[in-house]
Amino acid sequence: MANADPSQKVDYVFKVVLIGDSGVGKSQILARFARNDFSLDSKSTIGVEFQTRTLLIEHKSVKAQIWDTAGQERYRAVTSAYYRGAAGAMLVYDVTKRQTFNHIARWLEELRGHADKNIVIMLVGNKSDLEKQREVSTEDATEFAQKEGLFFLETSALAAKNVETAFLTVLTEIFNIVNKKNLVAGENQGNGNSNPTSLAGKKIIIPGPAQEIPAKRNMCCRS
Ligand SMILES: Nc1nc2c(ncn2[C@@H]2O[C@H](COP(=O)(O)OP(=O)(O)OP(=O)(O)O)[C@@H](O)[C@H]2O)c(=O)[nH]1
Repeated sequence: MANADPSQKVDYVFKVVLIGDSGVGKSQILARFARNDFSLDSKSTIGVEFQTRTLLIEHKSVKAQIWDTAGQERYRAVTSAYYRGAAGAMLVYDVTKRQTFNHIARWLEELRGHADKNIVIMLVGNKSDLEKQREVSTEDATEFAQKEGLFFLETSALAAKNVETAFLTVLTEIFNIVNKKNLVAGENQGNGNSNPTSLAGKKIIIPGPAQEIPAKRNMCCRS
């Protein structure tokens, strides 16, 4: 996937949240995507953090702002703030731990309870490199994803497999949704139904530079 020229203006900022049980690999998926990095002795996330990467989608510069939080209940930050403004979500389980897949329905419920109804959701089965320890079949997960209307991919943050594709799929889908809305808004302007503010209230579109993260916050971030 092409990274954008850092000197180019940012056309869009899309917030994507990572959720799933503790230890499934959320932080390492983020590290792989944002820095092409991986660590085997990854510490549990405490609170919330985000990282960004700016890439080109159809000649537009899209800043992906990926949020990561603790899977462990006691370390979790305020739920509604985490989901606010999210245009995409990665629902992660570990293919070697059945329980983490069984919990996906609960994570989905939380997501649907707090996030924008148009949020783009990708089910991610991580640690696909550990084939011998697999406890969740690709078929089971595919069936679940189809039933719930989710995208689905198996990834390995360790082997750098499908991580890019997973993010690119979600970001491109968001991009297409936003562009379609822009198109409709543009058409309306021409036929007397002008409503220039119609996009402003939509959580799914976060126009580029206008969206700044407040300086005072209880989170760590790397941009
Ligand atoms: N074999 C393998 N190990 C992985 C992979 N991704 C992550 N891990 C390991 O799994 C462990 C947990 O990874 P984390 O990224 O910290 O998990 P997390 O979901 O962020 O955990 P919390 O912050 O507690 O919610 C670490 O030891 C990682 O190195 C992978 O794709 N393959």
